[in-house]
Amino acid sequence: MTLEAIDLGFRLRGRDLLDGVSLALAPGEVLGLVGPNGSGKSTLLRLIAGLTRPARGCVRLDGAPMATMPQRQIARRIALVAQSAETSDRITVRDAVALGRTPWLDALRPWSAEDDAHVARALRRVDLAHLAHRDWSTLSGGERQRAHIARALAQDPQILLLDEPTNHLDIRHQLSILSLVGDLGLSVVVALHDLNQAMRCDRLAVLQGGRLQALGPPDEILDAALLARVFGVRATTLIDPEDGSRVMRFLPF
Ligand SMILES: Nc1ncnc2c1ncn2[C@@H]1O[C@H](COP(=O)(O)OP(=O)(O)OP(=O)(O)O)[C@@H](O)[C@H]1O
Repeated sequence: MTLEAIDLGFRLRGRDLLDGVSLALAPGEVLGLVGPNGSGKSTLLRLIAGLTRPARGCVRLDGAPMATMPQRQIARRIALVAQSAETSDRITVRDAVALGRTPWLDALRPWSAEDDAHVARALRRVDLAHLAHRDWSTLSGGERQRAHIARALAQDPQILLLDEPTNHLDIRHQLSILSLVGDLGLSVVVALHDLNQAMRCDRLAVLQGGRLQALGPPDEILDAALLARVFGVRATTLIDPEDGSRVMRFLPF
């Protein structure tokens, strides 16, 4: 499945939150979205999830304009894990993850063993199977974050949108979620603040003030000049002696 954002613009209270953003997501690609606070990353994710209508431009899924698609059809293809995703507290973890199956259910297609299998697999993938029967309200912040990702995986999308998915996670779970994201074989757009983690993406889109500043392979675009201009930091690069990979270190000017 391909996703294209064409000249997207979004205004709120007379202010451009996004302006002229165009990008295309290839099947199986992991595209990282980076930019300072308030640069428009969450706004862009909501537009390409079909949750907010752009003021200008359009989003196309496999060439078809998303604006003409019923929400349910979009939800079968695209799942979003928002930054401040909320879930009612009076629900078990398993039932919260099962909500991800909603776009696939109707009177002619009631809950089945196939749905159970999707939910169980999603819980295993985020290392939460042991908490399936716990009350949501008892989860830690990081466990909730992983459960939100499980719900998105249970949705069985072709495109997964993640808004800062490593927030709240301890370092081991940060690494396991990032590896999972890379191994899913899905097209992924992931907003990240950790630029060293972002280096693992296939490509990066850099936003500043609602405009796309750069788009391309991380090695090619995250250079000292861009980091100074967009993030206002001085960056130096170290080479990890263990595997020769590039590690960035950031200093104030
Ligand atoms: N409902 C709203 N009303 C007013 N301004 C808004 C609203 N939603 C977003 N904004 C503004 O739009 C801009 C972009 O916000 P957005 O959440 O998309 O940025 P972001 O890059 O995801 O930021 P962060 O890294 O801090 O999560 C910000 O300046 C924000 O204050």
